[in-house]
Amino acid sequence: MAFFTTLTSRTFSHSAMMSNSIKNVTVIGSGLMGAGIAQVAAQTGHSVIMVDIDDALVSKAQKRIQDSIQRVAKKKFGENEEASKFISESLSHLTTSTDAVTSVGSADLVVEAIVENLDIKKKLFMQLDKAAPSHTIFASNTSSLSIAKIADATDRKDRFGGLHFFNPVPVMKLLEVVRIAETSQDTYDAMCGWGKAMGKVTVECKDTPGFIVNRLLVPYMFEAVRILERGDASARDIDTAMKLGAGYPMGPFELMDYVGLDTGKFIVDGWHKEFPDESIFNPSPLLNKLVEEGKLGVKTGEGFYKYKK
Ligand SMILES: CCCCCCCC(=O)CC(=O)SCCNC(=O)CCNC(=O)[C@H](O)C(C)(C)COP(=O)(O)OP(=O)(O)OC[C@H]1O[C@@H](n2cnc3c(N)ncnc32)[C@H](O)[C@@H]1OP(=O)(O)O
Ligand SMILES: NC(=O)C1=CN([C@@H]2O[C@H](COP(=O)(O)OP(=O)(O)OC[C@H]3O[C@@H](n4cnc5c(N)ncnc54)[C@H](O)[C@@H]3O)[C@@H](O)[C@H]2O)C=CC1
Repeated sequence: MAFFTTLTSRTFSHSAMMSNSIKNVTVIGSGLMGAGIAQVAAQTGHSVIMVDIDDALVSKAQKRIQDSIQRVAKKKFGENEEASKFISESLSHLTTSTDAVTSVGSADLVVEAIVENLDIKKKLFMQLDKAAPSHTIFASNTSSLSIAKIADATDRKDRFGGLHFFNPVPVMKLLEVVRIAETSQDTYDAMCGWGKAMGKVTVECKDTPGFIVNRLLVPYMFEAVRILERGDASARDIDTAMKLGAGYPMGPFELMDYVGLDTGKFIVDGWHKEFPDESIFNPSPLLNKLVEEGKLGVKTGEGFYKYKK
């Protein structure tokens, strides 16, 4: 079945599930997060364009979305006709593109989920700022960077904020909504309204490093790496301990492999530069070695653990 279409013109179909002012959504980046955000936006009736830098990456994302949406449909409807209808309707709301600039022409909201690098994000938003309509809200899904610094690249700081989703997006219920000093109340309300229309529970957070979840989660993950580096316990035993002793669904090494070791390294390197006196953010020789070897976790088939491709 041809599940996806490439971008021609944006079609829009109303959905009873959608009661917010944001209808047309462009998601830039189709990796782990961008694909998940685009999927959920399409599932909730928004007209979505998902963008990446080349066709191969877009195709890979489409495959992940197909797998994921089938799991969502099965959970919602079992294996009856409703499930196929849900899948085909959701996917009919989703188009793809490899041209970020033209993809924002009719967007109400742009969600950026590209690599965790301030300069690259700023460069992208600078280009998009010229191409998007004046009403368009810009949001970054950054895990660790300052929203204000990213917004500096644009002339629309009142229409800029953070929308931080969690992986896997179709499953995780939380959305951190981050405002900067200039974010207008209308923008903030629209972001929260959209979060709810996406089926998420929103929490408000100031533009501080790591917002709420990552300010707690990243030091925890890095303490686990230090335990392993010192040889005090194995990765497997640390994971077992945190699952059975603290009730976490995944241990810290399983979770690092799941989110991507490259993303983990980008975060910690950035914070080490910004807060050199906080030893918890010192570089980890083990993490650096794995990333250098291209062992980025589940997405490359190996990280702290090996995975079947
Ligand atoms: C070094 C520092 C790095 C820091 C990086 C920062 C990253 C960030 O900025 C913020 C983040 O996202 S942090 C990560 C947050 N995510 C987590 O903590 C996930 C923890 N794991 C889990 O919840 C479950 O193992 C999980 C839900 C993943 C899987 O659950 P199970 O192990 O029970 O496996 P399943 O039985 O396969 O799945 C359970 C239910 O979920 C459904 N499902 C799972 N994956 C799905 C997906 N991708 N798409 C759609 N549905 C999915 C699955 O169908 C199943 O549903 P039920 O049938 O109702 O059980
Ligand atoms: N991995 C995770 O669990 C989470 C990550 N985040 C954040 O989300 C963002 C994306 O992370 P992931 O999806 O994990 O990364 P990823 O590496 O899986 O995907 C990033 C995608 O962006 C694409 N890209 C890079 N530059 C681009 C550009 N100029 N235009 C269009 N596409 C471009 C890449 O080709 C790649 O496909 C990062 O800021 C990360 O910190 C936020 C929450 C959780």
